[in-house]
Amino acid sequence: MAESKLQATFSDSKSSPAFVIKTVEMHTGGHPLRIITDGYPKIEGKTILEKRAYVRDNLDVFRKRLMWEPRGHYDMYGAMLVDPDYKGADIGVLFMHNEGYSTMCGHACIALGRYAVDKGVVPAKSPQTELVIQCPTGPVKVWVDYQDGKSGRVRFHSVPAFVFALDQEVDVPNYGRVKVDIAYGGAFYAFLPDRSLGLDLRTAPIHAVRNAATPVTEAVKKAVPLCHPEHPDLAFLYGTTITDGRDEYDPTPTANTCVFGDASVDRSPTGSGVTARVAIQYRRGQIDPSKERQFASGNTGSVMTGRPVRETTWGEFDRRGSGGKLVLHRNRRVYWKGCQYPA
Ligand SMILES: O=C(O)[C@H]1NCC[C@@H]1O
Repeated sequence: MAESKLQATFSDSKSSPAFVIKTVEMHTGGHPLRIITDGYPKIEGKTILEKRAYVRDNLDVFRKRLMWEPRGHYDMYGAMLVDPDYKGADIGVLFMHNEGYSTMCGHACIALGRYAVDKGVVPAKSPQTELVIQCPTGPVKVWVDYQDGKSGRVRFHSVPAFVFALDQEVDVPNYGRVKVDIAYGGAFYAFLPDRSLGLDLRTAPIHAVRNAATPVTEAVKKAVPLCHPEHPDLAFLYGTTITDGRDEYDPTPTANTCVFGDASVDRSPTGSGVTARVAIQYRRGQIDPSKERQFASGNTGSVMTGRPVRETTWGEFDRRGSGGKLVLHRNRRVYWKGCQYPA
């Protein structure tokens, strides 16, 4: 992770005087994180999802100024610190990118963990500092190694991840009928192996990966209505991850490249995508809590590790009409109120 500072001054036609926005620039595994620390107009809303809706509906010009050229670039990524409404949270965050506002971001949680420790947002403790970041998807617990006054490796436990659909067939213009898995790791992704699209992730230029993943995302969005156990604002397809297809457990890294938002390509292995991919591998019996798997970015080669932690429940649902909780167990399908679960 590297850090630098940007102070951007701008005004838009509706607002004067000019706004001075302060940011801290970091990256995780090569993917940028522009942390907005000061200068944003007041954000209304009680809950984090209300705040997310407020910035989307009222302050989108600021996202464009901070993410797009000339201050940003096509694959820029942002995190805006907000007051959390979750009781146990140390900080709240809204995520933004080239097209809108994400619900979860692993690479950002990793950078924010170090940011919070290095800037004294939370008191640093050796050998590890623990904090809770409230993301739009929910609270994410983060641990930051801290030794001799320096922050180091970061790990996090995300919200419950679950498989939405396995082997879902979709028709993709120019590629024909392909099978995708759909899973949630704080955001919904479609996954498919490179060979389904006639690619080899090891050699394909990044623009080919971007161009292949984008019509898959569009096709899945059209064909598969998604639903989320907690809130409809969390039920949308964030992107498509193309993998090297090496899902069976192996000590060497499996590669994946995530294309999200408006065809933005992640330079990191994608924390929320890795979380969703672990849920798929768990469901297929390819990984268990005793195994840690390495996931490499097909874009830069940077590596994150992931493993399932435990089975859990989330939200109210109807299991074949019987009512109860969403059960995120390996061998059970989940059904919840008002949702057509396709798998
Ligand atoms: O690591 C992640 O989860 C994110 N990186 C960019 C796209 C995802 O939000």
